[in-house]
Amino acid sequence: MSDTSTDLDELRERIDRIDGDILRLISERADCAQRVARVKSAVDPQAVFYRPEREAQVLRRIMALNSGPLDAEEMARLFREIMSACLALEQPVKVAYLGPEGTFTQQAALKHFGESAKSLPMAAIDEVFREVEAGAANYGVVPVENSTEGVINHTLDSFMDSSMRICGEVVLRIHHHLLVAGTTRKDKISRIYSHPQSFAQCRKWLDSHYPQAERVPVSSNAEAARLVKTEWHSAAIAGDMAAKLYELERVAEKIEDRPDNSTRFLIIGNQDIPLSGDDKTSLVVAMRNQPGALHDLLEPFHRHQIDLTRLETRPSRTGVWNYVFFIDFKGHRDQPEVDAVLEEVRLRAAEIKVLGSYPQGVL
Ligand SMILES: O=C(O)C(=O)C[C@]1(C(=O)O)C=C[C@@H](O)C=C1
Repeated sequence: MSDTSTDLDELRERIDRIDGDILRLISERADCAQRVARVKSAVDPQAVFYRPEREAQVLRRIMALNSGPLDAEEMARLFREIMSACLALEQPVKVAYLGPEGTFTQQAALKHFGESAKSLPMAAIDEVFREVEAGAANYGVVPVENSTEGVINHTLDSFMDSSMRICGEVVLRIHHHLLVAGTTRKDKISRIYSHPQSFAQCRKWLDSHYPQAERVPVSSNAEAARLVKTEWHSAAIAGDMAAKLYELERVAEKIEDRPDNSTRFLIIGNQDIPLSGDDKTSLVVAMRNQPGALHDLLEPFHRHQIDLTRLETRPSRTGVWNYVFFIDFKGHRDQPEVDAVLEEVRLRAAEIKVLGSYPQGVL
């Protein structure tokens, strides 16, 4: 017994010493970040402080150096928060996201920018775009595709009308829970609220566990969570953030039909992002309405061995834009082979807009 407590005392002393060292090192790092800010401002009075390519490099390096016992992602999450705090010292960053508070998009914004960023909920995707365009927020976060349900058309359409560029991406594992308030009669659940996408992602589970309950679609999971607070016979399907925000209980956890259910979000802003070493590029291309148009568009990618990661078609909204294709591929527009492909596509297309080259999601 006394041996154990001596061990415990010794270990805690060691932890105190280590914490002192970590504290000193984090402060030293924060001091460096402040100096970086002064260098940036001296070079350019309009300097941008947030550098996604550098952040991606820092996180990738930490993950590669890490040898446990914490896993690489966990370690990177700690460094994400350190960098978030360092960036806030340089310039507090405002991030608009598809709200309300408690949505998966807010979770994605925090995962990407860390807790020191100020996140601003917006009522709709085009409002996120407008907020960043107007300069009221520095960056925006919008969902773009879900692994189960496919593309989010509102986001693609917003890019057609906007000058916003893509500065990054973040992929979030989506876990849905069945949530109730403390006062809910769990054996009497007759109504379930959620966003239509979430209903679709949990369809099989609902069919087998709550076949009789009325499914009421609402504008967001967070709104569903808010509604059940006052209804003793209702439940909501929503995620961790909404559960925490509205202090709801979990009747069942991870009820999504596919365990790998994930959503990809885009970070939008006004800046062009330099190479990070592992990048993606997104384009929107309009082709003339003629046979072989899609083949002509894709052929240069194939010939230059550039890896396409996504291809979506949207109906055009003007005469010129007969077919509109959204294309994501691996590579950065500053790489010569990518530049060559873009030149060839430019010659074949009616219109082309590079939405951005940006680091592939790290976390
Ligand atoms: O390297 C920079 O440019 C910094 O500003 C430092 C730092 C960091 O904390 O590492 C902080 C914010 C940037 O987004 C990228 C990195």
